[in-house]
Amino acid sequence: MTGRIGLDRVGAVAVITVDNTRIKNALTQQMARDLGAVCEEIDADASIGCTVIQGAGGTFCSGADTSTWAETYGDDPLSDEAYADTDEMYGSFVRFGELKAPTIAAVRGAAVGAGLNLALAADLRVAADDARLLAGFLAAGIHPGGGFFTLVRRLAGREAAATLGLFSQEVSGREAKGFGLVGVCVPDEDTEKTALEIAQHVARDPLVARRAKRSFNLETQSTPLPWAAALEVERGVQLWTQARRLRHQREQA
Ligand SMILES: C/C=C/C(=O)SCCNC(=O)CCNC(=O)[C@H](O)C(C)(C)COP(=O)(O)OP(=O)(O)OC[C@H]1O[C@@H](n2cnc3c(N)ncnc32)[C@H](O)[C@@H]1OP(=O)(O)O
Repeated sequence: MTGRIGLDRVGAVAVITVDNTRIKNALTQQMARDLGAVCEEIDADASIGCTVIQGAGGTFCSGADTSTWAETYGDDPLSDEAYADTDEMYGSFVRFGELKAPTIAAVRGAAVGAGLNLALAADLRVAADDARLLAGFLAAGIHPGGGFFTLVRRLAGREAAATLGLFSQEVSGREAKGFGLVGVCVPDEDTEKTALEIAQHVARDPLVARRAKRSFNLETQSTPLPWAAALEVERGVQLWTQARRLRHQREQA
């Protein structure tokens, strides 16, 4: 069995590396399980204030490892095992999306199918200008999965969901930035460095980063909150962090 999920620390930043370079970082079931496990590890460490996910060798991720499908499910593609494996694969992305601290996907090369889903599960995408974002499901003869339409629509609207999911158009990192699916666009060789710099910035105070992500989720994962309601949600936490900052300043004076 090839492929691994790497976990490294750079100061207060956790760096997850999807590493299965022979097949463009396609994800095996074991890698999906390992992704879930490293997320548990990251959440348990309160000193981590941001997580970057990246691919090894200049590719982000080519989706699920389809090379084993025929052998594993050939006799019964609707088996309990097939259902469970799909749940496990996408479940690990949901787990990644639920990380308590903010997350950044550093996208170089291809992000295809479930690999694009994984990039979309992050809070921010830093992509290479020439990164290749492609749903790829229809080309592989399967229906989009893992909440693909929901994720794209939430991030970039209906037109983007249609372009990528319904019409399977491949878009570059630069094009995706144009319609809001990608937050930051840089030359290929700067992608991971830029993602790490942004991560280090947000991770300077892990506790504040984690609390900010909770409010961010409340706002962005539900139907839009009326502005006044958002003020209600954020007021208490913001006051608390202001008080905490003042306390630190007093302690240092
Ligand atoms: C539940 C989840 C569902 C899904 O995720 S459905 C979508 C599944 N993904 C795909 O269908 C993507 C298929 N791959 C590609 O389109 C291309 O690859 C890329 C755009 C990612 C990269 O293209 P290039 O740079 O030209 O590389 P290359 O020569 O096509 O690939 C190198 C080797 O990697 C294997 N490979 C690529 N993607 C996968 C994959 N997803 N699962 C298993 N193997 C994969 C290839 O076959 C080949 O192998 P060899 O050198 O033996 O010919």
